[in-house]
Amino acid sequence: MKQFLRQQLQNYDQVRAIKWSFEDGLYLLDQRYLPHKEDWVCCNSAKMAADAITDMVVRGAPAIGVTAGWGCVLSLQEYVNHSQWKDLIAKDFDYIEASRPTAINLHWAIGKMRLLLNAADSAQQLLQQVSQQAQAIADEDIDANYAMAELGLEYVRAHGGGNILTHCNTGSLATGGLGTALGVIRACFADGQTEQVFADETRPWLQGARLTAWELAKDQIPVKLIAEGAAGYLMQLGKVKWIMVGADRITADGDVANKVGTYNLAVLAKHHGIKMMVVAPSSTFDLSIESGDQIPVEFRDQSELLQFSGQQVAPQASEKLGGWNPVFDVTPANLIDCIVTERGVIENPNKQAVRSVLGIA
Ligand SMILES: CSC[C@H]1O[C@H](OP(=O)(O)O)[C@H](O)[C@@H]1O
Repeated sequence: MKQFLRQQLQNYDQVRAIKWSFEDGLYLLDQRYLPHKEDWVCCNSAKMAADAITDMVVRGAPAIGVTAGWGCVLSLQEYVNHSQWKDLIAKDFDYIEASRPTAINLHWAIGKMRLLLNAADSAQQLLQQVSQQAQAIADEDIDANYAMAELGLEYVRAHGGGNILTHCNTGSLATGGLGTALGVIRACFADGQTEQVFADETRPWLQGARLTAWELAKDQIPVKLIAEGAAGYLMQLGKVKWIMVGADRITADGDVANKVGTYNLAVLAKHHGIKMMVVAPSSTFDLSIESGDQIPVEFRDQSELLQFSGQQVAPQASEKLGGWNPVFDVTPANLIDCIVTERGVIENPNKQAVRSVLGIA
C-alpha cells in the first residue's frame, strides 16, 4: 500500500514552479498569470529573486523559503570575486529577508545562510556552502511534503474520510514539490478517503480559483470552486468533513498565521463540528514567539482589492476610502484539531504538544 501510495503521489508531483541550475540560474513560474499563461521569470540577481517574492511571482511559505535560498546563491555568484564581498552579500541577504514579512520560512532560510556568511573567511568556500544549503532546503522540502502527505492520510484514515474544503493554494505552486495541505488532499484522494474537493476562490489574489483549481484539474481530482462566502452554507449542508489548509507561521503555542479567511473557516468548522487540519513543515514554526498576536501580518496595497482580472470592481473607492487588505489572519490553536508536520501530527495543539512532536526538549 505504501509503495502504491508513493507511486500515486509521485504522479501528482510533476509541477515544479522553481527551477535552478548553476549554469542558467533561477527560473520561477510566474504565478501572477496562471492559469491563462505559463510564463517563466529568469532571476539573475538576489534583488530579482527578492522582488519576485514581493511581487508574488512566486508565493507560498515553503516556496518562498526555497526561492530565498537560491537568491542567496545568486548573490554569492555576483560578489564572490569582489573585494567587499562580505558586506555586499550581507546587504543582499537583508534585502531578500525584507521581501515579505509573514512567512517564517523566508526568515528561516536566510537565518541559515547568515550563519554561514558570518563564519566565512573565504568567498569561494562560502559559495560552495551556500549552494549546498540552498539545495538542502529544496530537497528537504520535497521530502517533507511526502512525509506530511502520508502522516496526514494516516490521521484521516483514523478519524474518517469525507469531502474536503481547502483555502488558498498549498500545492506544488506553494512549495518545492507535492504540497502541504494539497499533498494530504492528493493522498486522501489516492486512498479513496475523499471523492470531492471544494476550493474557495481566496480573494483578492484568487490562489484558490486560479492555482488550486488548476493543480487539481491537472491531477484529475474532482474539484468544485466556491465563493468564500459560500463556505458556511457548504458546512451547514454537511457537504464537507474536513477543512485542510497550509500555514505561513506557527507559534510555539500552535497559533497559526495563514491566508486571510482561514480564521473564518476555523470558527465555522468549530461551530459545525468539522475537523480543522493545518499542514506545514517544521520550517514554518517560529518558536521564538508564543502567541499569534506577535506574528507580523502582511498588508498589501489596497489596489489589489479594488480590481478583479483587470476590471475596477470598486471605481467609487478612492485613495482615502480605499480598501483594507490584510493578506493573512491568525487562527488560535484552540480552533485547530491537528497540525500535520513531517515529524508527526500535533493533535489539539498547545505548547507541550508542539515541542513534543517537533522533538524539542
Ligand atoms: C504551502 S502553504 C502556502 C501558504 O502561503 C499562502 O500565502 P501567499 O499565497 O500569500 O504566499 C497561503 O497562506 C498558503 O496557505
